[in-house]
Amino acid sequence: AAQEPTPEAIVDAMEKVSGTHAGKRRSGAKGVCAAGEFVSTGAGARLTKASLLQPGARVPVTARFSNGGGNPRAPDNAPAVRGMSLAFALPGGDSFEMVMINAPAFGASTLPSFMKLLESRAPDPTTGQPDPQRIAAADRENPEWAVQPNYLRANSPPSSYATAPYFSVNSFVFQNAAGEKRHVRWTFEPVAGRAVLTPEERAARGADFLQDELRGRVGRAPAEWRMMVVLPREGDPLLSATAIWPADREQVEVGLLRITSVTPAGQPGECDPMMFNPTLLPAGIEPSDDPMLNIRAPAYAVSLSRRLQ
Ligand code: HEM
Repeated sequence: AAQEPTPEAIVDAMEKVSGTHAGKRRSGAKGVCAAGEFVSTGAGARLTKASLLQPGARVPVTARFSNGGGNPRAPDNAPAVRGMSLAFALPGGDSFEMVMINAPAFGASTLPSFMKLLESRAPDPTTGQPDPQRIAAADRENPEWAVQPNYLRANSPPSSYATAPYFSVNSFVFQNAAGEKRHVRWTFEPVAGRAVLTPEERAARGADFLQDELRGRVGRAPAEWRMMVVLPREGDPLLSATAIWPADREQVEVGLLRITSVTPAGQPGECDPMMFNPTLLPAGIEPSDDPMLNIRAPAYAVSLSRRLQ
């Protein structure tokens, strides 16, 4: 079997694309910390015994909103990835973290494919710039890479972190009290509605507005999302991070996220030194066998150790 790339090799490849920026995450480098709470509807209890989704659960949350990639100055007015990470302060030593993006697909579905994607985007050593011809040739050989950028071009950039939906992308396995297991994904739907910038707004609002917009918005009222658990139908791909499930799949509204504070500009945030781990899961939820899910925590740990050095 072909050698799978190591987490170190993957983070090396990410650094070649974006450079290294002291103290910054190797992806989601530009971001802001926030906090709030999650209130369960109780409707998730038939799907999982996870304490967060039982009736009456009300749990404090540490959050981070970010822009995809390793560039700490990534422009807010371009149709690219936005992220929302959540760490739930569950009672009793239980843990649950979520690391989501505003697209239902990732850039690639296997590690070798993701490595090739990163390598094709690295600057050419002679010009210092990415090579458009090399990128176009690699794109032609890897049609799955088009799924995420096509989605983002059609559905972004959001006019606010609070008007973007956020997707688990990877599937997870829920287990309920009766022992029944099923694969699910989840989506956080903005209560404010999905809203994107018009071409005029993209020019007018510039490259750096999302963090202040969120501060102003949350200063007036909490920013809210409904957490929807999405159930697949027979035959839906469960282990591919580039396979978007059809929009008509059954959704169960399991809770409400309310963001009530955002770290002021220029101040260090509680989430800055944290690592959000998408496979830190509570009893009642397990990772699926999606290879793109299971490489994430090891790669995030490499990034964490490099940025804290
Ligand atoms: C091969 C798969 C992936 C690799 C190697 C990877 C790699 C990374 C790395 C190295 C970081 C920086 C972590 C840190 O320093 O704390 C990161 C952050 C992040 N990743 Fe991934 N990632 C992968 C897949 C995904 C997927 C599928 C999603 C979407 C659901 C995602 C969303 C994010 C977000 C939102 C952040 C920012 C986290 C934060 O706010 O702290 N990643 N990723």
